[in-house]
Amino acid sequence: MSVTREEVLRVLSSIALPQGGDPVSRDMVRALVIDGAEIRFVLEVSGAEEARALAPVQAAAEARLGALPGVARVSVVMTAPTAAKTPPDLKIGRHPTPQQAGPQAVPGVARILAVGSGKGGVGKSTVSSNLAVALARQGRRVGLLDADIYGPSQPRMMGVNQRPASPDGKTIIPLRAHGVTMMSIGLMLKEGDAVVWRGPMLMGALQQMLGQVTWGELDVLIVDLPPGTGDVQLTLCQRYQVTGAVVVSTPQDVALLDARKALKMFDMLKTPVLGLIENMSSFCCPQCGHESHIFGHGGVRAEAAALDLPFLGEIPISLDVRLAGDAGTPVAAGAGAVSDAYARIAARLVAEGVA
Ligand SMILES: Nc1ncnc2c1ncn2[C@@H]1O[C@H](COP(=O)(O)OP(=O)(O)OP(=O)(O)O)[C@@H](O)[C@H]1O
Repeated sequence: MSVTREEVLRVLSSIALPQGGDPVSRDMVRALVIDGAEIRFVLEVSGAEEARALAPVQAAAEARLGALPGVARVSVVMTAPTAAKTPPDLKIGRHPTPQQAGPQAVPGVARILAVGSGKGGVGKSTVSSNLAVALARQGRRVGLLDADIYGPSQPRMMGVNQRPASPDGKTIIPLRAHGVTMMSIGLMLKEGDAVVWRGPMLMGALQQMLGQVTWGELDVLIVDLPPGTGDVQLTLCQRYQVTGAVVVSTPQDVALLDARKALKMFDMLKTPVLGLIENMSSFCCPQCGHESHIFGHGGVRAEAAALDLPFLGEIPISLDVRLAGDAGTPVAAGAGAVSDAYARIAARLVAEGVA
């Protein structure tokens, strides 16, 4: 059995750096690959001087990892990030620039689709990543922006964790995962930073994500919003040409009550609501096949009908959805009932010309 990522990181955490800390706590380990009996990774250093000083650390990493059972080869490469040559002006959360006349388009991006919810935990981020992957599988050029500043979860859900590069210190090169071009504010922040942010800083960060990231030509950019009705939602919908919003809710009354607030906000901002999705709709027991409705069922469909809004579909509660999200490969990247449900929603959005 091959060694696990956790074991490798544990060993690397036990190696002290001359300047204090260890390679993991100082976030120097990049591109870790465990390929059978081989371990490969990059140690990111600031330049040639630090590389020389860390030669004993490299040797210790190779020796200690090489001694683990089942490991035949360890390859550690030291690199300095390109961005270090030109210190990037990427202070995230700076003050926003004054508004241009009217909402702007993002260059190269044909459509912006906002995914919102009235409250946290209903699966908005899960729906965003799966929808992005489902659209990419249908041949669309898709971007995913994680604008959920208070709980950025797309890096985990899409399985990326490296800090995006900025070769010229001005633009940010987004990452790619599962056929989707992605960027998360979380990848640019120190943990815990965002919680103290207020309006102008949030607006500045969002502007940077939309304006400085080299998104390339996209058919659609999906924006995973923070839950609720705050500054990020206002900035996005007032300053940018948003094609429409999709609102995610669970069928519970209390979630629906909050979803109504989100719908009202989009209405006030004149952002068309493209439809509602019921997440955690039903649970089908994998053992006996019995279907139960843990949070109720059909509430979102009924709400959509009452408000005369499209109902886009329901996604069941499934352990696979959670495990796939935690493992960094959204369930829509594979096969099965949930993947099919996302494919149907994606096909509908494409057919309607909004994705
Ligand atoms: N259909 C589903 N079946 C099982 N688990 C799910 C489903 N949808 C989401 N989850 C799980 O529920 C948790 C919350 O989901 P997610 O982070 O997507 O919610 P959220 O609405 O974006 O929350 P927040 O905005 O607070 O981050 C995650 O652990 C996710 O894996």
